[in-house]
Amino acid sequence: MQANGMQQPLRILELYSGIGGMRVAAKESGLQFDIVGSYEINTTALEVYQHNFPKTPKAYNIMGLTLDHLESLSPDVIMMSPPCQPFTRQGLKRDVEDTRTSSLLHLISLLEKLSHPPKMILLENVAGFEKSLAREQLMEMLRSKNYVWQEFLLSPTEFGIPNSRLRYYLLAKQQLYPFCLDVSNEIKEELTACLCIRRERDIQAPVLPDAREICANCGKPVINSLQNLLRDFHGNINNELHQPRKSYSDLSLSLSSFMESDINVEPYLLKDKVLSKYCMILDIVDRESKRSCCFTKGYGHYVEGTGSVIKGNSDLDVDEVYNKLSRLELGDPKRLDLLKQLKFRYFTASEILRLMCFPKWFSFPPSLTMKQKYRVLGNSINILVVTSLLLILCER
Ligand SMILES: C[S@@+](CC[C@H](N)C(=O)[O-])C[C@H]1O[C@@H](n2cnc3c(N)ncnc32)[C@H](O)[C@@H]1O
Repeated sequence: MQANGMQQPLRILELYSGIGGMRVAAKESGLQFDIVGSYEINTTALEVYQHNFPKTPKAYNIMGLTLDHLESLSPDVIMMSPPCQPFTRQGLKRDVEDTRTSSLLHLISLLEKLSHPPKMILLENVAGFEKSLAREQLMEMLRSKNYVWQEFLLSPTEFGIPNSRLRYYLLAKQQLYPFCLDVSNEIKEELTACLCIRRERDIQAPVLPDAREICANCGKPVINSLQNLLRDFHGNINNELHQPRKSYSDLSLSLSSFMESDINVEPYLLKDKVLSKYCMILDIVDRESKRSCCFTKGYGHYVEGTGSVIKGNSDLDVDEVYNKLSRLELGDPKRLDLLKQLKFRYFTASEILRLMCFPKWFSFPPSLTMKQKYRVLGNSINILVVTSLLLILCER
């Protein structure tokens, strides 16, 4: 029997599927599921999707989705990450006025009319979506169709992953299907399930069927499937982490666990022009850092706020070099020489995939350029966060 109490595989409809992050999360969750439909219009994203999941459908525009078709797909779960630009500062926060929101509004209007609405909905968007009119319309539909829901603002750092990616998440469930967590109107900024790593004997302890287990460490409900996922994930990265801990955010893995070894760094080194012009606004990390900035689709192309760069020369201290730099005139060519010694480079797409917790089997088609990989990755999701949320959604 599934965590959601159903015998049959979950019928998942994946909307705005991009490179398939939601499907990857479903696969990683260990739940039995069938993808009943997958909608995406971007050809590069589709190419990556089809590379990892062959024999999947071609491009579909959500604007073309009809009520009849949605009824016939009869999804148990809709997983979706609608376009986020209408809710960002760079996208001018045009919200429902932005044409990129039209397909979400169309979908909401279809859901309102469905005779059998999906049992569960998982939606991801940027932080800021929670203040939008689009979200209000979504809430209106959820109310009218008897959903209960919980909203979150979460970052992978909450799970001990050294990468910030603060995102809005909505978990909604038909009233008939109980939530395994207490839900409230407040947007939760931490996962309200136990993320502690427990000792082996604790993990094997039987869970009483009628009583939700409460963790002795943190006092939060224990979600068994989530425990296994997190233990596996961290165990894969570093076996020493099989220790009882207070919280995953305390684990703070260093970036070295996510870095590729033996790569040709040449294509990833920052160009002289970028170094000279933007050296003061780079977000610099090294292998031992326990953080990195969110990677956006402009990574490798634009500098400001698109993601961290890594210092390749471990013998040099960034502060010392920048001190020397500050004593030189702006036009002095020695500045560039100093900067070049630090060997700043971009993270590779494979490293970003790992930081976004994609499993090892996921890969890019060889035809994709570096820029295309960064673009589609910037649009995608953190797999560990979404897998955890999907398990919480489906567990009773
Ligand atoms: C935030 S991204 C979602 C990425 C996805 N979760 C992933 O893991 O890659 C939004 C995606 O929606 C797609 N999109 C935008 N409007 C669409 C529409 N009307 N129909 C189908 N896909 C659309 C975009 O091409 C983009 O890939």
